[in-house]
Amino acid sequence: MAIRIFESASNDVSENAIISFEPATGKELWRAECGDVELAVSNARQAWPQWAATSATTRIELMRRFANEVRKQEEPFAELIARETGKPLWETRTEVSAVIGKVDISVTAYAERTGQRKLDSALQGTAALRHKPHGVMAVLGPYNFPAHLPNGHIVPALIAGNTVILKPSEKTPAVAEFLVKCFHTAGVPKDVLQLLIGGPDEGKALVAHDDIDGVLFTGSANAGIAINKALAENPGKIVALEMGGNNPLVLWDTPKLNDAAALIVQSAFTTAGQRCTAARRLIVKSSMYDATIETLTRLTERIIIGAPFDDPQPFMGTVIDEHAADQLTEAYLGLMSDGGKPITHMRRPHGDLPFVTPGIIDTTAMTSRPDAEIFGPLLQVIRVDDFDEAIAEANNTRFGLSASLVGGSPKDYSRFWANIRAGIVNWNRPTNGASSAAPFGGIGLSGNHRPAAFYAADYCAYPVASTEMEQPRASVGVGFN
Ligand SMILES: NC(=O)C1=CN([C@@H]2O[C@H](COP(=O)(O)OP(=O)(O)OC[C@H]3O[C@@H](n4cnc5c(N)ncnc54)[C@H](O)[C@@H]3O)[C@@H](O)[C@H]2O)C=CC1
Ligand SMILES: O=C(O)CCC(=O)N[C@@H](CCC(=O)O)C(=O)O
Repeated sequence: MAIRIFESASNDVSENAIISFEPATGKELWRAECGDVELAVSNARQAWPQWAATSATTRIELMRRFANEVRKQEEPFAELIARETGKPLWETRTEVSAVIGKVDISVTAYAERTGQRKLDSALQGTAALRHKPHGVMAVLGPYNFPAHLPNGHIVPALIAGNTVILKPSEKTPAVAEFLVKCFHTAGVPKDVLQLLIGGPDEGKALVAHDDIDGVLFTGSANAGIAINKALAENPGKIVALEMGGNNPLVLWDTPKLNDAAALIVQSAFTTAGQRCTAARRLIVKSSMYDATIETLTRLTERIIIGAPFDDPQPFMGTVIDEHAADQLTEAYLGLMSDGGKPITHMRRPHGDLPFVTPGIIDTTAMTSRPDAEIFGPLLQVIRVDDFDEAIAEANNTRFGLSASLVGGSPKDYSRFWANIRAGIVNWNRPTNGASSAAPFGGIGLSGNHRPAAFYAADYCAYPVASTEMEQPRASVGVGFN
């Protein structure tokens, strides 16, 4: 968690500092001044021609060295992510593995998605397809995966020959600093990848800067929409928006209720529900309702919630900060006062720290349910009578990131797949835990049709079509005296 200091709290804190605190202890972890947007953009612009002219082989080699650097520091990196986010260590270790894995996947994607093609013809010359980098890219990151998600933009952008300014979440600046240092230690020049500390104001200034060629954003729909608006008159800037979800999980006929409940818990409560792909709505067949709720409640009550380094390790840690915890409990109480029936109460077991227990609430009877992303461990349950109603309910959202069918027949799944509006559609698998080797993005309020992960290569370079001959040769042979 982090706060911005607007007034000097003590002599050594300036007006424009970002201070990061460990959510699980409340202790200060890190502090720094906000960065200089003008300076960062000017450095990135100057560094770009040389970086773009560096061979792709060299750029890829530097990415491999970066992966090795992270490998060497796997444990301290995972520990820092755990301290700054409140996520359990077992989970932050998987985040560091994803950072390392991103390099090989991005190298393959660069070749597959933006590779070169040539078609030779004696008469027409060569028709060539090549790709060029855009220039200076701003990467704006979220707090829930403070290393893996910005890295998922940084690596493909650098491979393609762009320079990058990372403006991380103001809530997780220490992790961003560690990540950027790994690139620099690996040999990536300082101005080719820069860290710009700051909050939304620095993000806005960066987005609006004339010398930025692209914005690669991961975060909330509200901020993504603000970025889209800010760039409405700049169609030339490439913008990739990876935003949130209000993701449905439909539970249909299955004899394997224990497995189904485990998939629901994994989907809704991993990372304390702070995943864009987390299941927010469980849509369940009426005839299965009682047994499902009993099994799900039993499993949810067994979830261990604790600090990142606890032994045994907890299933989930804190949410990011007190403000987020307050918003979650307010959202839960709001649903209750609007007619939701609590199944498992959301509680704050340590009032002064942002631990939140998973809440499950039946919102079937509510006449209008808020179509908002409630970014934490809160699951709404909606009971339906038939499969068409289940699909309609699943699609009853402006978002469209991920959706899962648990149970059902192959025929049910093919109906589900065909009718559901989402970028990730799974069967008997959780809504979250998407693969970096596949495209990752959604429709509606979840994104702007620029999926990340394997398809990030697409927005990091633009295609250039050429027809080429070594000597001029006229092609118009008729119509002259
Ligand atoms: N689709 C995806 O790939 C993912 C989406 N998310 C979404 O991210 C959100 C959680 O992360 P948060 O850090 O709370 O998101 P956020 O939207 O508050 O902030 C994200 C970044 O944008 C910056 N920012 C905020 N307002 C801005 C503006 N108007 N102009 C420019 N920059 C601005 C912030 O400083 C931060 O660096 C959730 O909504 C979650 O669903 C998180 C992970 C993956
Ligand atoms: O970006 C990638 O490489 C793959 C997508 C990914 O890691 N998704 C994760 C986390 C994203 C989130 O939900 O915040 C997931 O689907 O769980």
